[in-house]
Amino acid sequence: MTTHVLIVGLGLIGGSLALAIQKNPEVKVMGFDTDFHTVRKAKKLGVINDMALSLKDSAKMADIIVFATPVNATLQLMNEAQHWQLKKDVILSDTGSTKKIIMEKAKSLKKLGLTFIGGHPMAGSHKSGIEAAKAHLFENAYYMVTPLEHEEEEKILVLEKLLLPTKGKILRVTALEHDHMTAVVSHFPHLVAASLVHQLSSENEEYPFTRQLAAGGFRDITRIASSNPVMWRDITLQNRIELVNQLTKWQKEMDTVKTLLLQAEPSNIEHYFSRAKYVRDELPITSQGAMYSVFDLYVDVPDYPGVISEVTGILANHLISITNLRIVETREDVFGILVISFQTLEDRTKAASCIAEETIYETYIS
Ligand SMILES: NC(=O)c1ccc[n+]([C@@H]2O[C@H](COP(=O)([O-])OP(=O)(O)OC[C@H]3O[C@@H](n4cnc5c(N)ncnc54)[C@H](O)[C@@H]3O)[C@@H](O)[C@H]2O)c1
Ligand SMILES: O=C(O)C(=O)C[C@]1(C(=O)O)C=C[C@@H](O)C=C1
Repeated sequence: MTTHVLIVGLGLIGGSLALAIQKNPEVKVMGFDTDFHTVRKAKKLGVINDMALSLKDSAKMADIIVFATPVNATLQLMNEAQHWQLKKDVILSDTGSTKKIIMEKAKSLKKLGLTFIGGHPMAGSHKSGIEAAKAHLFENAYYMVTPLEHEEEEKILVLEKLLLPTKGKILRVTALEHDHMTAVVSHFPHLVAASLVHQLSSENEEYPFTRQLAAGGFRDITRIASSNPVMWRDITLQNRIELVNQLTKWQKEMDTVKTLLLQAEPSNIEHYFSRAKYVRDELPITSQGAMYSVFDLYVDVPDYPGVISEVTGILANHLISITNLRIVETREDVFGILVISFQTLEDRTKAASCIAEETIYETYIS
C-alpha cells in the first residue's frame, strides 16, 4: 500500500529527506514550498514525485506530513494545520532544530485529535536550499524523535519506519533533553562561531590585513557562521534560555582561561590544552553521510596553474569519488593546502597512496 508523504519546505533538509524516503518504493512524496521556483526545481531534479500547489489540498491526501521549515514557520504551520481537513490517522512531524516550544504546541494539537511527533536529524550543512539536498545526508547521523509522553507506540513506529531509508540512527528523547543537548553541541557553538567572525570584523579598521591571514583554523571553527541567518535566528529565539545558561558557563570557562593567561604557568596551560585534546579526540566518529565528512585529506601543493586538475585527475583515473574540495591558503604566494573530502575511509586511504605514488606532494590527515 502506498504511503503518501507531504514535505513542507523543500530546502537542504526537506529535499534530503524526500530523496531518502523515496528509496522505499511504497512511499510517494508530494512537496510544497512557499517559493514556487523551489517546488518546480524539486520536481525537475527528481527530489519529489509530485508538486503540491495548494498546501490545504495536498494535506488532505497525505498520510504523513513533515514540516522542514525554519522553526518559527513550523509553529505557524502547526497553527494552520488545525484548520486543514486531514485524514483520520495522519501523522504530523518536523525536522526542526528545536523541540521544546514545538512539542508544547503539539500538546494543543493533541487535544484536537491531531498526532504530532517531533523529529530532528543531527546532520546538515552551512549550505541551504534544494540544490544542496543529498539522499545520503542523514546516513549514520542520529535522527532524534520526540513523541509526547503518552503517544501511541504504533504511531511512533509508523514514523520511524518511514525514516528507515535515511539510514539515520533513531534516538528517542524528550523535548527538554533535546533542547539542552543541542544547545551544548550545536546552538551555542553557532553563537561562538558568529562572535569570532564579528571579532575579526572589528579588527578591520586598525589591521585590515588580518582577514587575509584567516587560514585553516579560523575557517574550520567558523564554517557554520556561513549558515542561513533566518534558520539560526529562529533556533536562537526558541532555545534562548538554554543558550543563556550555556553563555554563563562559557563566561566562567573564559574566566578560567584568563586566570591561566595571567598566571602564565606553562604546565597549567599545557594541561588545559591536553584535556581538551583528549576529549575532542575521543568524540565518536559519526555521520559518514554528512557533506562535511571526517574523511578529509590534506595535500600540500605548490601554487601553480593546473595543480588541482593534476590531483583530481589522478583520483578520477583510479575511480575515487570526492565529496568536497577546498584550498586553505596558509601563506599567500607560497603554498596552498588542498583539502579533499571523501565519503569513506577506504577512499581516503586509496587516494593518499595514489597521490604518494604519482606525485611528490605530501599528504596528511588532520
Ligand atoms: N541546515 C541544517 O544543518 C539543519 C540540520 C537539521 C535540521 N535543520 C532544521 O530543518 C529545517 C529546515 O532547514 P534547512 O536547512 O532545510 O533550511 P533551508 O533554508 O535550506 O530550507 C527551508 C525551506 O523552507 C521554505 N519555507 C520557509 N517558510 C515556509 C513556509 N511557511 N511554508 C513552506 N515552505 C517554507 C523555504 O522557502 C526553504 O525552501 C529547520 O527547521 C532547521 O532548523 C537544519
Ligand atoms: O554541519 C553543519 O553545518 C551544521 O551546523 C549542522 C547542525 C549542527 O550543528 O551539527 C546544525 C543544525 C542542525 O540542527 C543539525 C546539525
